[in-house]
Amino acid sequence: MPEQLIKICGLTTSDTVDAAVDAGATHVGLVHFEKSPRHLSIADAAKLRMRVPDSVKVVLLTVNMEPQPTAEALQEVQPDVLQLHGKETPEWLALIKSKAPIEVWKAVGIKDRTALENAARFKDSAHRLLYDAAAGALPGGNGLALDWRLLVGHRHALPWGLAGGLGPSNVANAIRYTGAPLVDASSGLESEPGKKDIGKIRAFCEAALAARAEAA
Ligand SMILES: O=C(O)c1ccccc1NCC(=O)[C@H](O)[C@H](O)COP(=O)(O)O
Repeated sequence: MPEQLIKICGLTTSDTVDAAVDAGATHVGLVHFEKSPRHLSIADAAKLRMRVPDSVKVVLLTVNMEPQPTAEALQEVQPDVLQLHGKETPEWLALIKSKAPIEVWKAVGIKDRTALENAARFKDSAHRLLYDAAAGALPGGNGLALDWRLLVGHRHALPWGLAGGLGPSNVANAIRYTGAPLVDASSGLESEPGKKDIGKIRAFCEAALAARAEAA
């Protein structure tokens, strides 16, 4: 049984980064998108990145960012993964993949089966697909769930992860129902927009790990 991958997204402080690492997160997400309540400057993202041990991967998240600032951000933050959460095309991803020695993930809003099938267009340009609810007020981080039934029996073109509206109380069901190899949560782990709650981070990781152990 493969390891359960857990991404805690939208971390903005050193104590919550440390809590995610201690709780068993495999990935920590740093959001660089000015409209987000979880936005970090590139300099602040680089500082938080330094706290993360090699055993945990750092995911830098951007939205429709131009190639030159993207290259500069990668240089400064040195993430393990770049997660693209906007309208980036397969060609855009392929360019980044050819230039940077990192994983490239594409977040895709899934509102129906067609959207899920269309995600396969990133087959040669992304390393992983992150299925999220369709964009709401923000491109992501809205606390909205997608229809998990769409994922059952789907032949995924790439390694994948499930995001959207996950929290301590539903992550175990999400893993049991969809078999998601990676689960990702942000707003469901907050006490208010942009403020992560350490107790919720711990409870989320515990529930995800227990669900995977039960399936083994
Ligand atoms: O978190 C944000 O503020 C954000 C803003 C713009 C684009 C993406 C964003 N978050 C991306 C993530 O990976 C979230 O974890 C994912 O969308 C799930 O969010 P939530 O439904 O709040 O758990």
